[in-house]
Amino acid sequence: MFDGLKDKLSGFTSDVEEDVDDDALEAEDEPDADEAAGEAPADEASESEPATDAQPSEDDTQVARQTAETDRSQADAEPPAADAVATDESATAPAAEVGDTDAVPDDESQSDDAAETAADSASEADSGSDEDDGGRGLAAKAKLMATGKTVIEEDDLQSHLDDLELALLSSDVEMSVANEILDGVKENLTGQTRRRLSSTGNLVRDALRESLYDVINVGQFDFDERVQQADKPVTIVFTGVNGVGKTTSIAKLAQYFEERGLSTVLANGDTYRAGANEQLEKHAENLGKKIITHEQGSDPTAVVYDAVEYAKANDIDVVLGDTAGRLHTSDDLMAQLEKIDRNIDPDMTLFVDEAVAGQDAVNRAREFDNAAEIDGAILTKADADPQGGAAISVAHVTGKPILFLGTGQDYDDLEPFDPEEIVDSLIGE
Ligand SMILES: Nc1nc2c(ncn2[C@@H]2O[C@H](COP(=O)(O)OP(=O)(O)OP(=O)(O)O)[C@@H](O)[C@H]2O)c(=O)[nH]1
Repeated sequence: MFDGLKDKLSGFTSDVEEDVDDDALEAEDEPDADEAAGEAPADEASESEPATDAQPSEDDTQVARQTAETDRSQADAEPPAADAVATDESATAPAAEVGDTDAVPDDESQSDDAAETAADSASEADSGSDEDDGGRGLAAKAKLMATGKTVIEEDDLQSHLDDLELALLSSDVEMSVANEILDGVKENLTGQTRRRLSSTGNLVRDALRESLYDVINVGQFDFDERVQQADKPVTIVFTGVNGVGKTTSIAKLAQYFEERGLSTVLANGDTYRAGANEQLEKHAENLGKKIITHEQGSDPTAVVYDAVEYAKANDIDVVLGDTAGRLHTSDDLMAQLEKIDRNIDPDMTLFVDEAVAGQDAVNRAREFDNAAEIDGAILTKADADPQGGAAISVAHVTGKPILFLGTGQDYDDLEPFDPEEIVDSLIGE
């Protein structure tokens, strides 16, 4: 189920992770002027006076900052850069050079950035020495340690977001839903910092997880609880085009309710299509359920009405009423559903479509919801759908939740739709 989409999402997270980690490594391996900060004294110390190696190892940004504080108080008298390294006598030489360069504060604002300025100057004064430390100068490490590293900026992310957009659209995720997901990911990731040793992969996966969950979870309610708590009989009417698994889903739900101790009666309100009675009758027979039918062409409202009366008379908990899947015009469809609404006032109207229809299913969900407001959706044939676009899009587009997934042709192949579980299965826990 949704394996193609899973692969694409996993491609996105690993691409971002790889890119970000590469950037972080590059930043450490090829320090810019900033990152070379303080390496000069450190490296020089280790080369010329090994006995003092221990000193720079403690020489992280904190030390630099403390020193900078000291500098501030001495700023008038001495260049802070010189002071910053003066605590380490092995570093005195580069410090003196530093004093010759732009590290000398002319004013208070320069003094505020003393640690970095010292670092910059040291780097300029002794460029190339960082290579000796396997490319990771102590101060560069210290800087990462002390500040964490801002690893994901919007610009860095954009090409990955473009890839993600393509992945979502090619998986039949509706455009507005894809944009919502992209906005969420961008918002969740941009400016994120990766602490040393924490995983970029988790950061990206969590951002994607949150965004997907937000669009999938729209409108969710506890279906079982609503049915259990409603006055009996509970009437549920099903809409959707023919051939998508509507009749099978009604039968599956009859079994679902039976397993929860609720009795059902089926009603074939699809009086439009020849053979619809026989089809639902077959399911009713298989499941040992009562079915109410009228002859083809009769009023669907009358069929559902009779089923409700039957349920009341026989203490049946739930009425499951099919309706015509396709009429001449959507006006006819709306008129039919409105009449059922007016006369029967069903507790829920559920839209059924097949996950494999992708964008078509999403568009139909929107149309049916416009014609006769739905309360939720059932997506069938999820077992045969590698894309997942409809499963991700329907709730956001209609504002009504997906309540069940059909996952096969057997009566027990019906799974309550759990947004958290779906997102976990798409992204990995
Ligand atoms: N793989 C799979 N097949 C399903 C699922 N749900 C229904 N089907 C199959 O889809 C076909 C159509 O299902 P129906 O229940 O007849 O569809 P319908 O919407 O009632 O169609 P009409 O009766 O023509 O209105 C049948 O062969 C079902 O077995 C599902 O979740 N997974």
